Order: sequence, then structure tokens, then C-alpha cells
Amino acid sequence: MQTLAQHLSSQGIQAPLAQLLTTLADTSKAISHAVRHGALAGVLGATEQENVQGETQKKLDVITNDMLKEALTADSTVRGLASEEEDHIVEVGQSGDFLVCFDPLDGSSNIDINSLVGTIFSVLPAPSGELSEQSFLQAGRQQVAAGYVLYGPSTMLALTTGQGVQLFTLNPETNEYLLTNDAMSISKDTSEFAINMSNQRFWEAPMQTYIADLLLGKIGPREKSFNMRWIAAMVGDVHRVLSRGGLFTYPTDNKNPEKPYKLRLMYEANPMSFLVEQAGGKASTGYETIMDIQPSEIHQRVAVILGSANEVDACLEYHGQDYSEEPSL
Ligand SMILES: O=P(O)(O)OC[C@H]1O[C@](O)(COP(=O)(O)O)[C@@H](O)[C@@H]1O
Ligand SMILES: [Mg+2]
Ligand SMILES: [Mg+2]
Repeated sequence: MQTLAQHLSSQGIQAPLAQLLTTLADTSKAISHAVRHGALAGVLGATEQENVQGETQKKLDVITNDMLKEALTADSTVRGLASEEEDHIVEVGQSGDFLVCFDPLDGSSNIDINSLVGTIFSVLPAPSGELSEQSFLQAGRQQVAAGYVLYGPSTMLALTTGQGVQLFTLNPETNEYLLTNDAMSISKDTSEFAINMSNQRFWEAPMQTYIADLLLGKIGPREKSFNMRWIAAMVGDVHRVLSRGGLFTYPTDNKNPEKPYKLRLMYEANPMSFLVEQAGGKASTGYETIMDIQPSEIHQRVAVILGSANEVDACLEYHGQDYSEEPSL
């Protein structure tokens, strides 16, 4: 089995990007260790702080953010970073080639129940000139690499540099990432979907109708039964989609009119969309392709519908229809 270093060299990845990906992978090993020792080290539970998005930070949100920030600051290839847990962008060097956007601990509400969590990262080219938030506001299409690390029964790293998606598994004996799947591929069709059903009454008409039709199963217009899963950590749900197909969505809702979307574009939706597209799937908001969105701010949120290509298309058909005449469900 190839190590990560052997794989990067066999793919012809240039030295600066290989260095950055190695930094991210090495830091994820330390995060995996910290997550595993959470209860023993007394770092489960919440802090008394909120992040810029008004969410109470878990202790491990702060710890893992600091670990990544420290490692990326020490890496000469990094010009700047943006994180879910940082109010503003952080300039870390004068001359690095890359900007890194990350969610240090995704699914952190799972941390106290010993369930799946992960780290998500997106690598963008650093434009020349002075660094500002504007430098980061590049469409997902500009990403040079993206990936996630899943801290589950095994620690796994899914990575794309635009040449398919490779999956590495951390060998706990040697603390080395080994290539365990050299071409993750999402089946075109699926009979599994993932959505937080408790928000049903807050969805727009297209999503209401689409999910209602899935739930009708064989007796509905889709004429087949669907199963449902919800891990409450995007990283876990997307890993399942990459592993065995499926549709994952966190759609627009009107629960809080000031916050119609949950997932963040720069460090959740874009990197996951890059992985999903590279594995043969699709990722959309319902109305536009996620990776084509021109971002307007670093913590911007978007609706996400991603996964098996034919199922995403089926869902998008519902978004192309006019519901103005129909009574709401
Ligand atoms: O609480 P809900 O509605 O189940 O939402 C779960 C979603 O929120 C998130 O946990 C947000 O991520 P963070 O934990 O990084 O804030 C996603 O990973 C997940 O898909
Ligand atoms: Mg997250
Ligand atoms: Mg997070």
C-alpha cells in the first residue's frame, strides 16, 4: 500500500502543494489523537465563547482550530487561512502560494456522544498583492486541493487534487496514512437519502415535494423504496455518500429567516463539492452548481444538495417547477 508521500509523488504533485498536504495530514493525526483522548483529557463539552456565527464553541473546536492554525503558520507555503472558528481571515506569511479554508471540527455536536466528527479543508491559490478577505473570495472551481479527515473507528483521509478522489487510512501502529482506495466513485443511482427531517415544515415547496415523493416509496411517483440516514456531521454523511452512494442535503429553510442556510460555502460546501464531483457525483444549491458560486463573504452559508448524479438531477427537477398555484404542505 502506498503512503501519502508516495502517492503525492506518483501523482506528480509539485513540492509546495505536497508540503502543505503533508502538514494538513500530519496535523490531522494529532487531532485524531486529541479527539480520542477527549474524555480522558477532560476536553469534552462547551466553552463559554461563541464564534462569529453565534454558535457556542466546544472545547475541542478551539483546540483543533489552534492546532491547525499553529501548523499552517509554520508552513512556508501558506499565505493565509480562514476558519469556521476565526472571526476574520488570518495572514500567516508574506510569500506562501496557498490560502487554506478549514472547518477544524465538523459535527462537533457529536463530540460529547462519542460519535463521528471530522476536519474539512479547502486549498486555494494565493493571489499576488496585499492579502485581504477579498483574496479568499474565489469560486470553488479555483480549489487546487480539498479533503476531509474522518475520526471514526478508523481515521480516514479523503483527498482530491483534481485527479479523482483517494482514500487513505491511518495505520494506528505506524501512525502513517496508507492508500486504501485509489479511486472513490459515487454510484449514479441510489435509494438512500440524508436530511434532517425535523426541519420539514420549514423547507421550500420543491424540497417538501421531493422528500414527500421519496417517502411514498414504491406507491409514489419514484416507484421504489428509499432508506434514510442522518449522522449530524456532514463529514460522516459525505463519507457514506462517497462510499456507497446516496443523496445528502441541507436545504434552504425558513426556521430563522435571517439564516436560511446552515452549511458554510468556503470550508464545508466547496471542498465537499470538489470531492463529490471528482468522484462522479453532483453538488448544487437547487438552483446553481455550488463550485460556480462567486463567494461574497468568508462565512457565507449555502443550501447543499449533493451525491449520486441521477438522484441530484431528480431533486433538481423539482426545483425547476412552479409551485405558486399549489397549497403548501
Ligand atoms: O444539527 P443538525 O441540523 O443535524 O445539523 C448538522 C449539520 O451541522 C454541522 O454539524 C455543522 O458543522 P459544525 O459542527 O462544524 O458547526 C454539519 O456537519 C451537519 O451536517
Ligand atoms: Mg462543520
Ligand atoms: Mg466545525
